[in-house]
Amino acid sequence: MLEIESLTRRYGDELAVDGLSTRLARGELTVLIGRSGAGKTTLLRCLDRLESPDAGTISVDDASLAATDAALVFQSGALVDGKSALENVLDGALDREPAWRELVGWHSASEKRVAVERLHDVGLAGYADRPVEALSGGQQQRVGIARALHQRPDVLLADEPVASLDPETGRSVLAVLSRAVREHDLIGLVSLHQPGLATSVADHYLGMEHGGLVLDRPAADVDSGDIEEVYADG
Ligand SMILES: Nc1ncnc2c1ncn2[C@@H]1O[C@H](COP(=O)(O)OP(=O)(O)OP(=O)(O)O)[C@@H](O)[C@H]1O
Repeated sequence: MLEIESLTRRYGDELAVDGLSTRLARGELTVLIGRSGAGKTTLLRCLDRLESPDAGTISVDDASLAATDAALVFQSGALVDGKSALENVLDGALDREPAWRELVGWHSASEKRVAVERLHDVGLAGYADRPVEALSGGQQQRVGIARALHQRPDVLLADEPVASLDPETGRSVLAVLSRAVREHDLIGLVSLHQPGLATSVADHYLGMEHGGLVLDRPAADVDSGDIEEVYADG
């Protein structure tokens, strides 16, 4: 269980996240929606420890959230061109390995086997040696998911992971994310601008407005009117 209590992050006078509290269950994919500027990215960055909250607490299974508990999938994949899919997955976990390995970029055979398994998880086992720039946008996002999984997180975060993909590819990438959350029993949180793509994979919805939550409900209790309301002028 991920517990967020009274989380606040301000930029100058602006409250990007305003006293937000919620709980997210393991093995579930939560879809985070809200208009531009509502605070979605700031919330995800606080959860990934890229931002320090000004107030509030975040805990996983009753322990304070540590930097290695969460992994973030970025909008554009943020992969390293010139490196293979496997190397990109392996590099994702470098900061969890001894410093000398980070320096020389050396990975053990067992670490490589695990990384290949992560590529298998996202349907890319046959693409391990392919330079990432020679993969399609959807395949690159899958490598980004495999790389996040390779960090062995408790919390899998994704910020607009399908924004640059066509709807069908976007749906398939979201299906990969949702399967990974279930199979690895993770706490999944993904922000989306096109919530229609997520209807078949969302277990829960969070809707943000002005840094706070205006929707926090299981997907079974959410209809299209509830989603529209999150995007209505408020
Ligand atoms: N680094 C920053 N410095 C100053 N203000 C910021 C910074 N990052 C975000 N903000 C402000 O905080 C608010 C929330 O921004 P955030 O990026 O979290 O929203 P969002 O819901 O992710 O928007 P979008 O859907 O457009 O990505 C916005 O008003 C934004 O201008």
